[in-house]
Amino acid sequence: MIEVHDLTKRYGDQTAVDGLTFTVKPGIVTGFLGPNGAGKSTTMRMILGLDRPTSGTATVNGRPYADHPDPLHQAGALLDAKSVHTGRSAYRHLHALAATTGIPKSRVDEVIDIVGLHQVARKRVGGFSLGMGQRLGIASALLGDPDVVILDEPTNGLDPEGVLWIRNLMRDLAAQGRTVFVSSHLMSEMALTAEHLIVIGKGRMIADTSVSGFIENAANESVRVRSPHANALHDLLAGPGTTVLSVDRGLFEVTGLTAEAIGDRAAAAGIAIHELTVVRPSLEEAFMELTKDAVEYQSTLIGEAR
Ligand SMILES: Nc1ncnc2c1ncn2[C@@H]1O[C@H](COP(=O)(O)OP(=O)(O)OP(=O)(O)O)[C@@H](O)[C@H]1O
Repeated sequence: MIEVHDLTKRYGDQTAVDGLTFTVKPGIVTGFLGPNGAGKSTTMRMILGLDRPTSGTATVNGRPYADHPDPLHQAGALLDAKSVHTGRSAYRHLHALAATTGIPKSRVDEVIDIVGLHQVARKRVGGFSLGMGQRLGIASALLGDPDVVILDEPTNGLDPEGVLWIRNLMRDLAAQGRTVFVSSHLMSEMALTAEHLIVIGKGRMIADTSVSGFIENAANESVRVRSPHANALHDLLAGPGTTVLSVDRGLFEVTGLTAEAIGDRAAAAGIAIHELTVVRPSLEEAFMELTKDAVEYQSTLIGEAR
């Protein structure tokens, strides 16, 4: 379990993490989402004792990470997969890590098997593809058989097979009862992997929600209706609780009425309908809407900039 309480990190006059409080529970995958620069990596580094909080606390299994006598057994992390000595083989890298932390040699073979690197384990890490490097990073994270697994953007730059592999691995780790905390800036990816979401923007909490709750909230659907009798249709549909937005000639976007209700009303009034389409925002659009005030560099439309 990870518990973060009123966690804050300032760099000079910039606040990277601003009073975050949340709990990451065991047995499920928890996604940590936010646009670039939201403060995800900084939060993860503070949880792992790599950055000192300006104020607030972060604990792993009830204690600050650095206070555990057996930290690698408590939490394993993938923060930067490229921070490996490229002249060494994967096997030697893991072996050195195991030897300096009192982990038995047999565990190295186990983690190499878990991440599927046995065929290349004796090859130089310098020649590894991004996906292989990522697998090695995960092998290092799992070396201490940790209760808590923290992964910072583990699918970044991976091909679809690599993404699928990491997704399944995270689910398996959670099913074994571990706490899995994974950051991403892609809502669509997290919707497939995580059960719970913590969404931050500009260092602040935006949402602490189940994925299903987020999806329900996001299902703010509207209906596109096209008719050659635009005025009559508009008058028929407009009313309290309904918004009828004219998108184009004879084309409306209606909220507050179902497609069935619109079709039935038009039929009863004898108004021909040429299109009736339910429009649901994608999860990515819902996420962008949720975090739109918190993106670091917002693009400006040329029309607005003038
Ligand atoms: N060592 C540092 N010194 C100064 N500012 C920093 C430092 N580390 C992070 N920041 C700033 O803190 C903010 C949060 O950065 P962080 O890397 O935690 O965000 P992130 O959500 O992980 O973003 P990304 O998805 O781009 O990795 C950013 O504005 C960043 O520039």
